[in-house]
Amino acid sequence: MEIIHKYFKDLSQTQIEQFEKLQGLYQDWNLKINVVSRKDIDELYLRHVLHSLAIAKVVQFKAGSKVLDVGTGGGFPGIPLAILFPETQFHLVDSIGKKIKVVDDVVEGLGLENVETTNGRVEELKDTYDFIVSRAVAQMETFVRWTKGRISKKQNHDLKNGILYLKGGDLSEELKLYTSATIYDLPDYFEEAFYETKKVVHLAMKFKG
Ligand SMILES: C[S@@+](CC[C@H](N)C(=O)[O-])C[C@H]1O[C@@H](n2cnc3c(N)ncnc32)[C@H](O)[C@@H]1O
Repeated sequence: MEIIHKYFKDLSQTQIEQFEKLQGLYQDWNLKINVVSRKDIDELYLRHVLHSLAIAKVVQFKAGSKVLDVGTGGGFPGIPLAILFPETQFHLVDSIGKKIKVVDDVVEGLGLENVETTNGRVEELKDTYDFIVSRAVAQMETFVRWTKGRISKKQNHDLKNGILYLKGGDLSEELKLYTSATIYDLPDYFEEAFYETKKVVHLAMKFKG
């Protein structure tokens, strides 16, 4: 938990308590189903919570804005972001029902009122969002196809509406079609070795006509 304080200094008491509660909630769930890998549960704050919050180093979601987390799994990056931005509406989607059950339980345990969940595939959604966030779900080309039409045309942030994807490693092949993508290197924000090759990829949506 100290690692969250190290990089996010202005947390409210409620936010601190919510972040602290995550460890116990995920530990309990991990005894029943493997939501976070066994190795990672000991490093939940470094590998999952802070990693999710890297998106907050790229954009500060505004009050009233809407964010979709595609393939949220156990709730990453959606849950840590929902704690950090309590005035933003988060929609967390996963095609596996038991993962959404975990997310619902964590949301309830934290008393988060800005999170909605759906058990289903992102391709079935109809709503639109300021940003779509994700980690470890699909290659960019597939992801862009799945989320087509889900980005709102109304611009509320300085950063253009679009996809904010947590990725790692060499992305030159995967992103070669997306020459306008902006890559934010996480070692610019976090000094821990875990972040050495990690990035946030921002892909702004272009609209025709
Ligand atoms: C490797 S997990 C990543 C979970 C989480 N984002 C994380 O980083 O911890 C990928 C998740 O994406 C979900 N998923 C894959 N394709 C999907 C789709 N088309 N719509 C919704 N969820 C999807 C899977 O069910 C799985 O839970």
